[in-house]
Amino acid sequence: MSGEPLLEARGLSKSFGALRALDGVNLRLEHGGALGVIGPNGSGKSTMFRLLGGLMRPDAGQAFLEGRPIVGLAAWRVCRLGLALTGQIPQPLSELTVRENVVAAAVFGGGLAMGAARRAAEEHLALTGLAALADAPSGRLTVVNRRRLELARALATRPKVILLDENLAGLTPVETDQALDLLRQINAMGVGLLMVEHVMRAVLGICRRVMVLDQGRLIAQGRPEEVVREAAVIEAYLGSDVHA
Ligand SMILES: Nc1ncnc2c1ncn2[C@@H]1O[C@H](COP(=O)(O)OP(=O)(O)OP(=O)(O)O)[C@@H](O)[C@H]1O
Repeated sequence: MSGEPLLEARGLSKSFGALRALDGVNLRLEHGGALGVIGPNGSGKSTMFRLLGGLMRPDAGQAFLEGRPIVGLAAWRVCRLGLALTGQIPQPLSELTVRENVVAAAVFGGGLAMGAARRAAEEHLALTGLAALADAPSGRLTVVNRRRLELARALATRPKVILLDENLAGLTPVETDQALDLLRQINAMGVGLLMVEHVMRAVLGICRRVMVLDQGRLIAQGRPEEVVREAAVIEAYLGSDVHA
């Protein structure tokens, strides 16, 4: 393992016309870490993920995966280097089965040959609780199983870090608890997690550090239980459901 952080960004900025969606944001995630990204609607969270995942180019700033510059690389190349973006790695191919989707992610995202991809897929299906649904068409999955499939597909790309964009949205409390257990397990396997999440219980339950964006700016960062008490954060969230 190198001495570099797992993922680092410096001065990431992106405007859409006159709107500064992201304004000079820095980020640092250590190997095996779990970093939460919170902020009101429209604060730039998804934009930051898209920039990191190679889906958009920043106007300014740099990003590094284990010290390697990733800005300007195509999304598939960033994925091959070890950064998986859930929800953004090509959407599940609904006409394929659950298993075929995971195998495809292992081949195209993980660079595995077919035999190895099949073996890896079985492991990831078991880990995510999808083994019994392996032959089901993925287009007919319930929300929770769709989320599990996103994780299985991300894992199949052999990631060093997974960027989770609201992976827990719309789940019941029981499903959320199960998903949190799974994410903790994945994190304990050494995979770093960077998660945008509105469900604060999830952020507090997994992330040892959290960063807060507001109108494209990083307004606070630190331990989650401390950050949510900071005045600027409460102000940014006034009228919002930060304590839900
Ligand atoms: N492709 C785009 N073209 C124009 N404006 C955009 C584009 N993408 C995002 N924006 C704007 O940039 C700002 C930041 O959006 P972004 O989706 O990053 O916020 P967010 O924090 O992820 O919000 P949410 O919590 O609602 O998902 C918003 O004002 C949004 O309308």
